[in-house]
Parts: sequence; C-alpha cells; structure tokens
Amino acid sequence: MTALRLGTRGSALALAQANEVARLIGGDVELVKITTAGDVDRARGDKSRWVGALESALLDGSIDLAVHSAKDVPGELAPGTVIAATPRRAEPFDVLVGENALASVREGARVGTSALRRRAQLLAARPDLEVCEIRGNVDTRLAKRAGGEVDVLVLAAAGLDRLGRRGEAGALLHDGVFIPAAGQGVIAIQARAGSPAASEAARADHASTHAALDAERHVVRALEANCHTPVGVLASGGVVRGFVGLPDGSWWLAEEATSAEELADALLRAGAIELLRALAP
Ligand SMILES: NCc1[nH]cc(CCC(=O)O)c1CC(=O)O
Repeated sequence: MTALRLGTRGSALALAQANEVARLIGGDVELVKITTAGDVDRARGDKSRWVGALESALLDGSIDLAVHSAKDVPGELAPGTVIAATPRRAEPFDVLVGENALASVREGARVGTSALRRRAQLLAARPDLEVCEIRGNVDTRLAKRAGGEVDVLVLAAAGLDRLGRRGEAGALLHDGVFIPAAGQGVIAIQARAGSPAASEAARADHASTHAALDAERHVVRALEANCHTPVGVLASGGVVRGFVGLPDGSWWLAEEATSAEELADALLRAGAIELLRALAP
C-alpha cells in the first residue's frame, strides 16, 4: 500500500491542520507541501490564489487529498472534486488580542484586520474605532501588534488554538453582528470525486460539522459572495445566522433562520443584493 499523499500549504497553521487530519485518517499518510500564489504574494488576489495550486495538484494526481481552512475555499470547487470530509469544528468565533472585551477597547483605538467582514462588523458595533489593514500570517500579525503597529487585533480563535497561542487572546466576539466567516474553524478535506482517497478521508468526517459547512456554503453561493464580500454565516444548533454589511459600518443586515435556504431568502429580501451592489458598483 502506498502512502496517502495529503497536500497542504506550508504555513504553521496549515501544517497544524494537515497534521491533525493525518492523525484522524490514520495509517500511512504523507504530507506534501505546496506553495500557492497567495503564499508568494500575499498582498492581492482572491481565495483561489490560496486554494488553486492545491486543487491543481489534486486534479493532476500529485496529491490524493487537499487540506484547507474551509473559510478559504471558494463557493465553487474545481469540477470533479468534492469536500470529502470535515473533522469536528473548532471554535468558530473571532477573538480580540490586546484587550479582553470590545467594550474595554478605548475610543479611537487602532484595530488590525484585513478582512472586510471584520471591518464591517467592528465599525457597525464601534464606529469610533480606527480599523487598520494588517497582513501576514497569524504569527506575523501577533508580532506586529506586540511591536505597536496596532492596539488590538481581531483573529479567528481557531487559528490561535491550532498554533497554541489562544492564551494571548481575550474574549470571543460572539454577540450581535459578530457572525464569523462561512466555514471558520472548519478544516475541509478535498478529494477527487469517487476516488479511494475520498472514502479514506471519510473516516475523519464529523457529520454535523459537514452539514453546517454545507449550509454556510449554500448561503455564500446564494449571495454570490467571495472573499472580498463582507459576509458572515454561521450554522449552529439548528439555527443559521447571517451578516452582510458595508466595510465602513454604515449599513448592515443580520438575519437568522432555521435553514440555509430561508436565511438566504431573508437576507435577499432585506436588501443584501443592493448592499453588495453599493460595495462593488
Ligand atoms: N484568512 C486566513 C485564515 N484562514 C483560516 C484562519 C483561521 C482558522 C480557521 O478559520 O479555521 C485564518 C486566520 C484568521 O482568520 O485569523
């Protein structure tokens, strides 16, 4: 039996995720590090830049499975591929680093994030804050904050957990508008449809996580959202919640429903398309 080749990006977070997947699948598994366009030039581009090279390696047979942060996976997968498994979800919410709670962040503080969704949510809740672009992987951002580039950071709790750095974070942002990105905290294992590796990956699957991810991805596709769209969606405990907002915090929608279809309808009825059009005329 030859080893199952798991393709992964080479960042510390990606490797932590791939090692977790290797442990869950068990047996003879080998990690194959793949450099994506996103790793080479972090400044621009969309999700396909992170995921595209892994999808190509999957399709050309140089790997058997691709491991991703589900929130980095675009709404449409490469044809002929599937999300074969999603291990049990980690913490889905964002956290503040540098202050324990949003209410304690001083007026006008500099908050670092490059995600439009986080900017939209922060300014919806606290219009006084100065949201600053901050780039780089999780370690780089933590170092930049420690060096005084910003006062506070917003990061995914799951990423900090996986890097063993959750202790540096404050409280979760989980009230009101703070709905995380679709798939946040979920690892997606992508395979060629019908391949033997897809069946092997299924050993690592957690059914309710998979159902939640499917629901969240349904909403993203219904809104034609991508990683440049300030959209949050979280399915949990039979409820699906969604947020769509302008990055300056001046206009936002938050709805909840009992299915992905109903949530997408509710957001669309409330004006999500007009809102997204105001964003990208
Ligand atoms: N955009 C980068 C990225 N992709 C996934 C995570 C966190 C881990 C996860 O959501 O599973 C992060 C870092 C962050 O947003 O703080």
